[in-house]
Amino acid sequence: MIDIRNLDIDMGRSRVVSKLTARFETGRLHAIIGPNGAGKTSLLKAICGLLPSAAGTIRLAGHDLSALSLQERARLMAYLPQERTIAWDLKAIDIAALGCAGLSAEDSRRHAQQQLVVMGLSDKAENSVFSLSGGQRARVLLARLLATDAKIYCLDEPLTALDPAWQRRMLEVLKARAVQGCTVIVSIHDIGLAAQFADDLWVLDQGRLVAHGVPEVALSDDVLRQVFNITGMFTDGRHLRIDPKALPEHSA
Ligand SMILES: Nc1ncnc2c1ncn2[C@@H]1O[C@H](COP(=O)(O)OP(=O)(O)OP(=O)(O)O)[C@@H](O)[C@H]1O
Repeated sequence: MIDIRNLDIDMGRSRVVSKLTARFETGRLHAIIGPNGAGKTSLLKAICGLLPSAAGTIRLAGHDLSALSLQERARLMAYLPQERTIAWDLKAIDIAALGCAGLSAEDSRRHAQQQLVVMGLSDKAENSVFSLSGGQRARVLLARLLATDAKIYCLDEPLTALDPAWQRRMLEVLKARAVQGCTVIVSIHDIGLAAQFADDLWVLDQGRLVAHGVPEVALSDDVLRQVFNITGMFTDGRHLRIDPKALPEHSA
């Protein structure tokens, strides 16, 4: 569980997250949504201890983030940054195995291979990563993330570069991790997919938490209109049907 109280985050002279209080429960898939520049990445970085907070507290699994050593944090959590840079042209399996700290070479290879299977890359394990497509490379990095077996996962736009089937499959995989007892937070731009797969939505706008709850509650008519500048409605289940006509700019 992640417990955040009155969090402020500054970037230079600007406050990019203000007075944010949130509790991300274990066992649920949480999606942070909001327009460009809303503060999603800043919040995820702060949770991972990669961005200092100007005020407030962040507790991870009962521990104050600031009291955890780098090693303790690394054992507890896994982070997928928004920028996906792969510096070296290693084999896919060697990249995935970077997530397996503490295992013997043989176990780490076996574990990495299992995660490549989950990500549909079993036949690409021995391929150099630079020879893979953009979406396949993205899936190698997701395999590395899964290989950590962390208790907390923070993923910044994990669906980037994935085709529609893999976007859904990835959200199912993350949901399964949550059900197994992990805390999983993703930032995501596709609010339709977020509504369909996430247990809880957290809506950020200009650094403030403006709504949260199950998708039908968090994505009220007002939020759709005022935050996202669109209209839409929930049909059966959690299917959000978005009106194809965008609202005129600043119509809210
Ligand atoms: N390095 C930086 N220096 C100064 N301001 C920054 C920096 N990085 C981000 N910001 C500002 O912080 C605010 C929040 O940015 P952030 O990246 O957290 O938003 P986001 O919700 O993740 O956006 P997006 O959906 O576009 O990825 C924005 O106004 C942005 O301009």
